[in-house]
Amino acid sequence: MRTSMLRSVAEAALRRGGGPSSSHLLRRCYSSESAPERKVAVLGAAGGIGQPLALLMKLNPLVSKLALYDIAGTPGVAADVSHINTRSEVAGYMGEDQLGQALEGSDIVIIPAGVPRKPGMTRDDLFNINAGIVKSLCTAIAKYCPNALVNMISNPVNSTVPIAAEVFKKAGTYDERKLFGVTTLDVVRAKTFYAGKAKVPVAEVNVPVVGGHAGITILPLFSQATPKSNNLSDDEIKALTKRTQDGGTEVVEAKAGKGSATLSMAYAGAIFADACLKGLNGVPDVVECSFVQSNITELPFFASKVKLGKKGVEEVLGLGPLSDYEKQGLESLKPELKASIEKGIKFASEK
Ligand SMILES: NC(=O)C1=CN([C@@H]2O[C@H](COP(=O)(O)OP(=O)(O)OC[C@H]3O[C@@H](n4cnc5c(N)ncnc54)[C@H](O)[C@@H]3O)[C@@H](O)[C@H]2O)C=CC1
Ligand SMILES: O=C([O-])CC(=O)C(=O)O
Repeated sequence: MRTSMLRSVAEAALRRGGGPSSSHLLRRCYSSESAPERKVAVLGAAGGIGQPLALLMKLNPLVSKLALYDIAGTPGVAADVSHINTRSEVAGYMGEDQLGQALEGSDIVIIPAGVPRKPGMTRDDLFNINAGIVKSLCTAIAKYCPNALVNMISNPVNSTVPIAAEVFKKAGTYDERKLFGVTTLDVVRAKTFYAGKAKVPVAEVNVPVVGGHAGITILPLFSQATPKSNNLSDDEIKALTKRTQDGGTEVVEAKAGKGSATLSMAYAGAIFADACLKGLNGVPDVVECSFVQSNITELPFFASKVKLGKKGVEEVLGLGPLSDYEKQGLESLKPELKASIEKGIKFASEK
């Protein structure tokens, strides 16, 4: 049977309440070579994250066009990646006068543009430089591809996402379903660290991580981790929480002045973009944690599990039951996260 026909059969079965087999079939249809045309743009594509992310997006069969944009260095990266014999056509764009072309027609824009931390810095110390970069890139997104999903990687994510939202609001293009702060690396770390401690197979592990993306605003919910482990003490849970919160700093210190996480971030960014693509393509039940506009707490933006669909966020899922330790963590993170969100909004609305 042709893929399009298979897809209709699977979609119809799913509408009738079809079980896992129809859902599995639909996933297969949308993973095949006949997946719809999708253009992905990476802004900051010649950087530490941008290059491996460009590679991983080139390997994704759901991408048909890959636009690699940076202020310098993209012709080389694009020529290199373009020789890989996978589906997508690759083009490099360099300098502001090529930004419009890079963005036009994009379904997803991934933004790892901006400066990374050095030892001793917080993510908020990057605000002064990165806020302006994100603002100008988002102004261009509003002009050239206002309907694209935006995956914000540039730090401080707790402020850059509110900045993007304000820019889009001013331009009249804001759709809260299409703006995502990428917090997948927190989930990737929580899974790895939990699997190591709980001695469970890492490939089977799931751990939601909520809140934001800086220090104590990163709140892993190990009480909801699966497979369940009954042999972790309270102290071990605390240590796992702290290690997840400090994961970025662990890498910054190990790199000793040469930047922050790039390879694990590219992996995490590729996982999240793939989930967005699947959602756009109608694959059912795609759920990832992300920092989005939210009303599950009193804060206007918050990371939690999000169901992804054809228009971006389909549903922001609730926090579920929290342990007392997690409830405490949730209350402690709110003032810092609120201040970072407000700082972003103020920056974008003043200038
Ligand atoms: N959300 C997350 O979990 C993570 C976020 N990050 C953040 O990602 C950002 C990038 O990190 P790296 O790739 O390591 O830095 P990098 O310095 O290696 O690369 C950044 C790239 O952005 C480019 N760039 C600067 N201004 C630009 C502009 N106006 N337009 C387009 N490109 C521009 C630079 O030319 C450079 O190629 C940092 O802000 C870092 O803190 C890093 C790791 C994890
Ligand atoms: O720590 C940093 O500066 C980069 C980052 O966001 C992370 O690795 O989680």
